[in-house]
Amino acid sequence: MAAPAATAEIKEVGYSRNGFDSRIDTDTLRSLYLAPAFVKEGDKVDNTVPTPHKDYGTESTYDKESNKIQYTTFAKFPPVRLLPNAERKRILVTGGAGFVGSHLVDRLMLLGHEVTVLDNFFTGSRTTVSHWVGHPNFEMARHDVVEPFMIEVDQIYHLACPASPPHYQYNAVKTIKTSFMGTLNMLGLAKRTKARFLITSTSEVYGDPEEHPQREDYWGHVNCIGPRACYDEGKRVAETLTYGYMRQDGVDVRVARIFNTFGPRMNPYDGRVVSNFIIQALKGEDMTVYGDGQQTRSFQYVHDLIDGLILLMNGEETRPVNIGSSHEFTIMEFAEAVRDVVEEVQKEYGLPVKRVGIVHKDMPTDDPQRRRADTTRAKEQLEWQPRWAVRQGVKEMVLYYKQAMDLGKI
Ligand SMILES: O=c1ccn([C@@H]2O[C@H](COP(=O)(O)OP(=O)(O)O[C@H]3OC[C@@H](O)[C@H](O)[C@H]3O)[C@@H](O)[C@H]2O)c(=O)[nH]1
Repeated sequence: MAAPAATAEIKEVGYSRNGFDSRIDTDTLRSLYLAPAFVKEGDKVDNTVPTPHKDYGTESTYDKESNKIQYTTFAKFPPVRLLPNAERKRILVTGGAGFVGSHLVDRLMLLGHEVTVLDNFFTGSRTTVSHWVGHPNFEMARHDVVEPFMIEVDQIYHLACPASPPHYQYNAVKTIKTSFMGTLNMLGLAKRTKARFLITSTSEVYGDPEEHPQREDYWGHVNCIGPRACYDEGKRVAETLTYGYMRQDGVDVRVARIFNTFGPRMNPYDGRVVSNFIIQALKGEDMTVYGDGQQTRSFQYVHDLIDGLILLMNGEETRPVNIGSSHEFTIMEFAEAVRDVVEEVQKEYGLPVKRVGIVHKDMPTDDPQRRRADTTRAKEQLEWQPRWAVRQGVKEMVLYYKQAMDLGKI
């Protein structure tokens, strides 16, 4: 299936539902991860090497000759909504310096809440949220969730856990410990503070599914002794713990099952398919398709995911909810779609275009053959559905990596 054609420009993310208004204009968000040189205004395209954002956060200047990078910090922060005390929530985000976490933090900060980030920086990076460091509504602690953490909060978004297959398999025992102990500690905190608790579970709880597409009431097909089990079973037991605390202690819980997600700030060496393909294509290297590429996935852009998480947290649905796209690609089709977008960006920005090849590598053990989110529950209960076409999201991610390359960060 060909990549869907780009749809109309998306000017706003978020929703106003259940008394919680999470709407933000897309340009404001974009200014937190894309340099102005890559934000196209009408037909005007700036082909020069991008300058980092001049207003907020940390500016970095890279000198190719000396291979030195200089950081300058700014005391000016992105403007945030001024909320009355009664509406301003104290929100803890574990894994808040990670790929998904940092976008959630941006959104919650812009909306005017008080945000505390916990991260051990194993796979997260301080640079993803550095534009908030020093803001009166923002706090960040280097902390591993396998140890208890005491704080007074109203909401907990529990994201902390490596999510890319090579990363989570690198130290399998640590991954399952993070899922189990981390979730136990955060649920204990939710119980003590009476905070609402949201865990980001995963489509991997369905394993290599025998039912397609995957609905939330499908119990899954997981190899409990395979190399992916540390993550799959870790998240499954984390869900079990979550509902244990709900039934036994009355903790107010929300469970999001996240399907494949991509976007800016995904670590370029994360090892997942979208970052691998874009980096390979930008560098003019062959794209690596594992196996014959006939396995399928559905990919959602990170802003859609954040919309779903915020709606779930502030809605009434306590059952697990799939958050993902229902547009299914084979990996081979996806490789071709990414290659097209990279070439399109290269042409648009006057960069040399080189058509890269596609090479096949071994299929990882237990790699799920088919995966597509059934999002009926999210549509019905949260009134949520993805707004971003894959092509629009991939384009932003290409620009983000291109900018990082020009700045010597990749
Ligand atoms: O370079 C690559 C990388 C990956 N792939 C393939 O692309 C598909 C997607 O692989 P990814 O590593 O991106 O992600 P997976 O779908 O295997 O796992 C993901 O699932 C859902 C999330 O919760 C997790 O972030 C992650 O575990 C797989 O079939 C994989 O074999 C390639 O063909 N080439």
